[in-house]
Amino acid sequence: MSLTTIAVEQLSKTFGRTTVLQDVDFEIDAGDMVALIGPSGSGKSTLLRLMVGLTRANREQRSRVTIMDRAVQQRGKLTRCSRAERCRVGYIFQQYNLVGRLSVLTNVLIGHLGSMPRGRALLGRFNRQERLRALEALSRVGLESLAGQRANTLSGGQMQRVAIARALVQDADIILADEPIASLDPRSAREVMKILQRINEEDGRTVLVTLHQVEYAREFCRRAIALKQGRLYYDDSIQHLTDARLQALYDDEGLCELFDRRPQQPDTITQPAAAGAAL
Ligand SMILES: Nc1ncnc2c1ncn2[C@@H]1O[C@H](COP(=O)(O)OP(=O)(O)OP(=O)(O)O)[C@@H](O)[C@H]1O
Repeated sequence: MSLTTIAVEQLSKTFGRTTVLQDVDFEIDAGDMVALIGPSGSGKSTLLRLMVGLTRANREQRSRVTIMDRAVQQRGKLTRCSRAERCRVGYIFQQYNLVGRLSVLTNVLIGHLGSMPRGRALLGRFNRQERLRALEALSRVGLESLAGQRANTLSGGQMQRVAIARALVQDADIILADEPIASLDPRSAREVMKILQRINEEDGRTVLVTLHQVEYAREFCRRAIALKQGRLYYDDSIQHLTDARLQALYDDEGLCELFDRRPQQPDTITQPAAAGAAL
């Protein structure tokens, strides 16, 4: 297996007449923890959906998404992935996507469905080993004591931790988390980010997380990828993401000033002319 675990090449997406992503290109190495940031509407969620094949990109010759050496889509067409291949990517949603009337444990067990024999999966018959793994995952997110409780009685932070436990049971090598802390209070948000960081550091799972709060990106991620108006605007170490660059990312006036007064740095700020021209 190559070191690159996610490769996005020349990805563009147009809805009707609106282009929401344009020529986005980046690679993520196995085991990295990356924040995907950018103003509201810059295309972060659309990009994640393209990466897991929930949406098709524009049909352009060199457009491709590869996850763990396997193309998910190319030239705007989805490729056929086996159930096992789909299980290698865990997707965590802002709104948790739990089944509220089922117990916490059953929600976590659902993570096994993709790798179980179809017959057992259809009947929802989980064996002892699968139950033990689900309990172990719940213990890693600190919720084993709530295993029997209905999911819709949990707080938002607890629900998100159950969603992470479900991805752990799925044994996903890559976790894509779409604004997992957007609906949470600061304490719960920090807990969820710490859990994501732990599974990245302890298990070596690759994590790509979209965030609105840049301070969490700075605290928990090693690298940032930023989108602005659908274009890749920044892709580098989180340490080089200065306040001036952040201001430029979120504030149009700042962007003009940055490009007027400073020499361009093509290694870290990509496509500055295009981003500037879009103002
Ligand atoms: N299915 C769709 N049909 C039409 N337009 C869409 C669709 N999905 C997304 N868009 C548009 O694409 C743009 C980017 O949306 P997206 O949700 O990817 O941005 P985002 O950066 O994740 O925003 P936020 O941070 O507010 O969640 C928005 O203008 C949105 O309205």
